[in-house]
Amino acid sequence: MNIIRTVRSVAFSSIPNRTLSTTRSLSTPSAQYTAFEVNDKTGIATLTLNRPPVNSLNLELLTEMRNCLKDAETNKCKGLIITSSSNSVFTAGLDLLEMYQPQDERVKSFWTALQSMWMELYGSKIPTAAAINGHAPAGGCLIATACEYRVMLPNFTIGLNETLIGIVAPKWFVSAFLNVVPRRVAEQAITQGKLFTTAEAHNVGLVDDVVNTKEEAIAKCEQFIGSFKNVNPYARALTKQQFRIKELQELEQQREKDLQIFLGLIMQPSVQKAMGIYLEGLKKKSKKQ
Ligand SMILES: CCCC/C=C/CC(=O)SCCNC(=O)CCNC(=O)[C@H](O)C(C)(C)COP(=O)(O)OP(=O)(O)OC[C@H]1O[C@@H](n2cnc3c(N)ncnc32)[C@H](O)[C@@H]1OP(=O)(O)O
Repeated sequence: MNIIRTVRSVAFSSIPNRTLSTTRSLSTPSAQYTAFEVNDKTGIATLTLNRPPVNSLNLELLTEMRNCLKDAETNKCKGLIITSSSNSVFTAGLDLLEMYQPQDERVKSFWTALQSMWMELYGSKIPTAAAINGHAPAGGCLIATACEYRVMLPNFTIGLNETLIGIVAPKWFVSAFLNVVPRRVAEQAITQGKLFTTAEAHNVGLVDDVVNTKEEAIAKCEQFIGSFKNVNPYARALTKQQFRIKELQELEQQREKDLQIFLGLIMQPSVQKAMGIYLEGLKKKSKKQ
């Protein structure tokens, strides 16, 4: 198989590269917030989120992610691992600054980019895995649950905490969560805005494995992807599609409606106020540290 090894990426020295001798990456001016590398030996792609301080998902990061996902699939990589360059945050979820007092056109592009990235990830033909090496609230949990396999480092948190910010997790956020967590646990957790600790997440099945280091997490993801070694990729992809087509079609057919619901919700004065208070709280906490 001809695997491309020079794809979108930013080479940044702060990321320890375990397999430096067998991975290749190419810096492109368009990739600001991601590193994308393909391991020559395994054919597995790694997408590293790199938007300090907390990898909050803004329009540009979401667009880059989607481009990387497309590249991985187009170039028939054996699988894709998503991880973070931070030692404490996988991603803090959607960039609240995109939704607080937003510009009309920008916020529409932002939500559309989120829909596109999620559909690309959730519907990816290749095996996908999340090495969750830090906190993964809200949009972070959305990315993790869109993957087929999740491994997490101890003492972090993950979950859909939208209600605590005064916003509502859309149906497609919830349906991916429901794929991995029993309905009753999901309903209770999402209405409460619960963030599970790593141990709790493992206990309810929100994450598949827990390991102590990022290297171990990547190795676990590689092991998961490797488990398809003897499976026909075409048969695998179609089988995966059977499990996921309903949510994908639903969102595809209702993209505009979903956008309007989102805009209608976040533009409510009470929601803007709640978001402002939440952001203020985050900033105060950050200054104290
Ligand atoms: C229909 C509507 C549906 C909308 C759906 C939305 C889904 C979402 O994803 S909403 C976003 C939800 N995310 C959160 O609630 C997470 C908030 N962040 C945190 O809890 C913490 O930052 C953290 C646990 C992830 C990390 O803690 P840490 O101590 O390392 O960092 P901080 O000091 O808290 O933050 C540093 C810096 O970053 C800013 N920030 C944090 N999260 C966000 C964010 N999601 N968007 C924008 N900015 C964020 C924080 O304010 C600090 O900024 P300053 O350095 O300027 O003070």
